[in-house]
Amino acid sequence: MKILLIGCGKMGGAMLRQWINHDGNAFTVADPAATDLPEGITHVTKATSLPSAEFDVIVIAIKPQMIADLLPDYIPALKPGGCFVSIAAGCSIETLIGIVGKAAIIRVMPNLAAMVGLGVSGLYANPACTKQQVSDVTAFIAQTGRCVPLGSEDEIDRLTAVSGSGPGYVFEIMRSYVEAAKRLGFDEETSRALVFDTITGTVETARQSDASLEDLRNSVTSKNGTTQAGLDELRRDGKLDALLNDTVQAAYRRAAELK
Ligand SMILES: NC(=O)C1=CN([C@@H]2O[C@H](COP(=O)(O)OP(=O)(O)OC[C@H]3O[C@@H](n4cnc5c(N)ncnc54)[C@H](OP(=O)(O)O)[C@@H]3O)[C@@H](O)[C@H]2O)C=CC1
Ligand SMILES: O=C(O)[C@@H]1CCC=N1
Repeated sequence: MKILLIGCGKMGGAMLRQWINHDGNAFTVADPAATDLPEGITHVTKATSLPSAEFDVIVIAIKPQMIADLLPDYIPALKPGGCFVSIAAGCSIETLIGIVGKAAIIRVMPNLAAMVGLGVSGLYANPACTKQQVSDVTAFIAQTGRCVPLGSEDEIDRLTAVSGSGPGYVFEIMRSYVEAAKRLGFDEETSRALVFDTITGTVETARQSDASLEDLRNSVTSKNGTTQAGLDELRRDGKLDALLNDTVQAAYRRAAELK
């Protein structure tokens, strides 16, 4: 497929890093200031430099607030029968149709781990998409990690709140955990190694186990032991569940506001 990526910032750039490792697609990036693009990528700084009716897929990877202003200039670049793929948070298919007219549109919500091929994306296609388009785009997105088909746009917004924004929550928890290790006297490098390896190992243990997360937690927790002492603090006042619940609910509400 011939693919146009509008916006090659943090998320578009992360996905492109994986896409270029796979054969079969040719990429053009439209971004006024993109630098250090991988070899073999065509780069334009403005829509008027693009040929008409050239691309099978146009990936919209600019900020949601810029879409209404910028996208109209790119419409002629889409081949007849091509489709738009938007990774923008919130911005609904109805809003996109208001900008581009009736079209095949697929909303995808990736996350930053796409950069290392371990992303998770939700995908929702509007009824104007053909089965072939859905299957081609699903395979294309799966080059960056897991791709979960969704049955409604609301599910895209809910998935955004869990896995789209998720790396932000996890990085913040990791940052705080590393700071706590440093306060116990470990240097930065050792603290990062201890925390990163603990998290990686714990995730892999859970993945490879049939046990529930509660049982796995209990298997670390000796009665009156060190883990029990730590968990008593972590769950002090029963606030942890409420805190994480409030976190994903706030992100979901924001997705609705960005529609
Ligand atoms: N970051 C993330 O983890 C995720 C982001 N998303 C979605 O991805 C989209 C992009 O977000 P993110 O990558 O974080 O943001 P960035 O700001 O990093 O990327 C946007 C890119 O668009 C460029 N740009 C600005 N103006 C234009 C223009 N006129 N034409 C083409 N490109 C332009 C920006 O350039 P410059 O920097 O020079 O302004 C930048 O490189 C958003 O819609 C967001 O909702 C979805 C899932 C996860
Ligand atoms: O924060 C945002 O709005 C984007 C969408 C998901 C992750 N980053």
